[in-house]
Amino acid sequence: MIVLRNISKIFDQGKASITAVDSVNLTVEQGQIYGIIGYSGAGKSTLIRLLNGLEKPTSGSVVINGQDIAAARGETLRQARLKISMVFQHFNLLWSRTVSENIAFSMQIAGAPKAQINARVAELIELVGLKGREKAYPSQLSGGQKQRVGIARALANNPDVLLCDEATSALDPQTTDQILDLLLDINRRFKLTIVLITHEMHVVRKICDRVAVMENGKVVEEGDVLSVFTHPQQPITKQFVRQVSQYKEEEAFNPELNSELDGTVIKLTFTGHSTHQPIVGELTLRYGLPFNILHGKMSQTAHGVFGQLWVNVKATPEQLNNILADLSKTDIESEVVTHG
Ligand SMILES: Nc1ncnc2c1ncn2[C@@H]1O[C@H](COP(=O)(O)OP(=O)(O)OP(=O)(O)O)[C@@H](O)[C@H]1O
Repeated sequence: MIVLRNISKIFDQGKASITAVDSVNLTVEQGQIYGIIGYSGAGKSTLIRLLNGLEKPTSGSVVINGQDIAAARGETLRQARLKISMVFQHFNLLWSRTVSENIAFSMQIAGAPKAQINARVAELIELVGLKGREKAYPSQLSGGQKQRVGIARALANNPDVLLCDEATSALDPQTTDQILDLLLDINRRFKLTIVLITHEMHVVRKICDRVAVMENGKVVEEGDVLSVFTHPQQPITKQFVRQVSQYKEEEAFNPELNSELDGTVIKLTFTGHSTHQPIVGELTLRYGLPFNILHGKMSQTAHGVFGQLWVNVKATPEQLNNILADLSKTDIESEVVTHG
């Protein structure tokens, strides 16, 4: 578990000072994927450097698995940092070393025996899907393959925490998704705690359990990913959510373009677990009425799907009341858009 208590970092620049991180409180549970999102200059890199002890906070404490990283010095800090690994945006590989040698490097530094290193490197190469590329040099690899090496290297010493600093920002969308799938697989398989910083809501939507939104050094909003996506509070969070989900006004169903439709148009809003219910099928069977799907968009998160669906049904006023009453008993929000 990671607990940040009232963490601030102020950089002194002569007469001026910059508050890069401002009174941040965060808790990351063991095994979670925790996203920290913000625009450039929000303080994300500083925060992640405070997590691995590369920066000391001006005030506050950073406790990882019971150990105060901010207070640790010398050998204690070195030992603690072996259990906190990092994956970088630009991979930071050693260009004169092969894939295997890059992965082995941190184990060699830690003084692990050769046989143990060889076995672990083989295991990690298999895990990250680089079998057959052991002897390749970084210059011979694609961006996605380089990041696979970066991830394998970060896992070599069996860390407790994996920090990802914009790990997919240098990759194309398809490769980004493959790397995110790999991180999710590693997290779920080994219950490894992952903290990632990003400026892309797609990354948060796809793999994070919780998210903190940073602006001007502060965490302005925090919560589980589905809640933040479905009910964003702050303007900046709404901007991020709009990047990947929810309809832009012009994309929503426009009843005026379908004025010839008979019956009632109902907008259904799904959040997470409600999407496991075959609600449209159930209502069709219960009332013997066909529901016509007009328009919809669903987005997947690590904790379920959310989105909106517009359906059309020709029902009597009594049937419609019953349908709306049935929907109100579920966690699907419903709204009558047009009455027929
Ligand atoms: N070593 C430093 N000395 C002085 N100011 C710094 C230092 N590191 C960061 N800052 C300042 O702190 C603020 C937060 O920077 P930080 O790099 O943490 O933000 P960020 O959200 O990671 O942005 P980016 O994605 O652009 O790196 C910025 O105003 C930056 O100029």
